[in-house]
Amino acid sequence: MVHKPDTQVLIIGGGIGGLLLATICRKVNIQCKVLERTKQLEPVGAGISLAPNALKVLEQLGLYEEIKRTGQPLKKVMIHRNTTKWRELDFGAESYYGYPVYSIERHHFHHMLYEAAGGEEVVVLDAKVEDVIDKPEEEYVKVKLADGRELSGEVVVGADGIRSITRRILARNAGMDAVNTIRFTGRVHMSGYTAPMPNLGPEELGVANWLFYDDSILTTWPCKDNRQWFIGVKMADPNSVQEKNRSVWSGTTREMINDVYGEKFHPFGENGMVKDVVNRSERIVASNVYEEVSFASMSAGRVALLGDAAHSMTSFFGQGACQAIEDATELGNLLQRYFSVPAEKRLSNVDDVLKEYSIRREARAKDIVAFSSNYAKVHMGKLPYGMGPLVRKLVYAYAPAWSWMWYLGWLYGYQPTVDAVR
Ligand SMILES: Cc1cc2nc3c(=O)[nH]c(=O)nc-3n(C[C@H](O)[C@H](O)[C@H](O)COP(=O)(O)OP(=O)(O)OC[C@H]3O[C@@H](n4cnc5c(N)ncnc54)[C@H](O)[C@@H]3O)c2cc1C
Repeated sequence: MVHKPDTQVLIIGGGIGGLLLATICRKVNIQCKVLERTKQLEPVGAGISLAPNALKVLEQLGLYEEIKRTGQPLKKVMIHRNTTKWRELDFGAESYYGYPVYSIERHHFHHMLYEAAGGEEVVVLDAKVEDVIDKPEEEYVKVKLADGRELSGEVVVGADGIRSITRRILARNAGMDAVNTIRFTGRVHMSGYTAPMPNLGPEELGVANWLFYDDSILTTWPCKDNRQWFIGVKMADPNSVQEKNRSVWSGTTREMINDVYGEKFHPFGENGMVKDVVNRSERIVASNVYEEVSFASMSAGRVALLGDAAHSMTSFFGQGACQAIEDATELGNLLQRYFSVPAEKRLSNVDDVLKEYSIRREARAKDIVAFSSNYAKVHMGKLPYGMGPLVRKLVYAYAPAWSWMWYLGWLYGYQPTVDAVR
């Protein structure tokens, strides 16, 4: 009797990375299912910025027109130290890398990906994965759900985010302590997305603000119709039991954010204050900032990890989702090559394909996690020997715009695409 798996690729997690991989599978005729634990699609967060390294594949997959229609390209960054304006930095990535950085409302982007992935035909909601069983003697990998259901696939991809169960299972199987490989960075951040700001005009469209206060930082990103997406970061108070427990921002409200930032300067506030921006927000969320400290391999046997499940990073340079998109693209290419050959003619087994994926992705992921961590220290002005404020001033106030664009070549210049889609 010939046994068949439920699908070729089982993806755990319907976040940005999982949905993008499902979109690619659909385009290249690989059967897949996405198992998402939530009952409804519930993207966490307010906005998201998509950089040139992710936009090329999104264009190839037919999603760029909608991003352009509903997002806002970044043109310029105004940088302030408290109320003192350091400069206006031209951020013309498009002329260097073919694409600007686009800010877009996160829910909208997530829903675009859901539809592109095949919607309810592909994404199984209310499907919380509890175990992944990959025994070499068994023909397929099995996934067990919390409600007792069991599904099988030729490949399983853990795209289940920062607290990935897949990563913990792989660690357990490798005999490692199944501890988290992520660390709380000691920083907490909150984020919100505003309605259009009526006091802003065409001059402010596409203008971001990076504000360095004495005890915290705030960035605001320009979105469609002069909406602002804001992210504030402050160090957790080392004396606060609540913050040590890292739950201080749960259930965040506008008032809580205004307690920290409300009276501080913001050039886009009607009265020059952050609270003028926060009070126009439609959605507020908050979370603690984590980063990867010890890297598990991005694959083991017939199971691969992707996105935050493989390499969580700070949000400071807006690359977490972009890296999940890069991962999905590279993994999609390798899976397409593997599945396009009839089973009896395949020369490699799927373990080797996933190993190749890990080799291709791990070095870049580590570089970007390190970059993101170091950039966070410069941005917060927290470097060893008290050098933070000086280095921050040199980088932000004096480094010419071309040097920023030149430096970012290693990040933005790498733009993977799906080989089989032309
Ligand atoms: C404030 C903030 C701002 C950011 N800004 C940017 C930015 O501008 N640009 C950028 O590129 N990145 C940004 N990031 C990072 C980005 O949000 C993440 O890196 C990205 O969402 C990771 O995508 P993912 O698909 O790997 O994981 P996630 O988006 O976390 O998705 C994981 C999915 O898996 C599901 N899941 C988890 N466990 C299970 C289970 N057991 N069974 C089934 N399903 C499960 C979850 O419900 C979730 O839907 C930001 C992050 C934060 C916090």
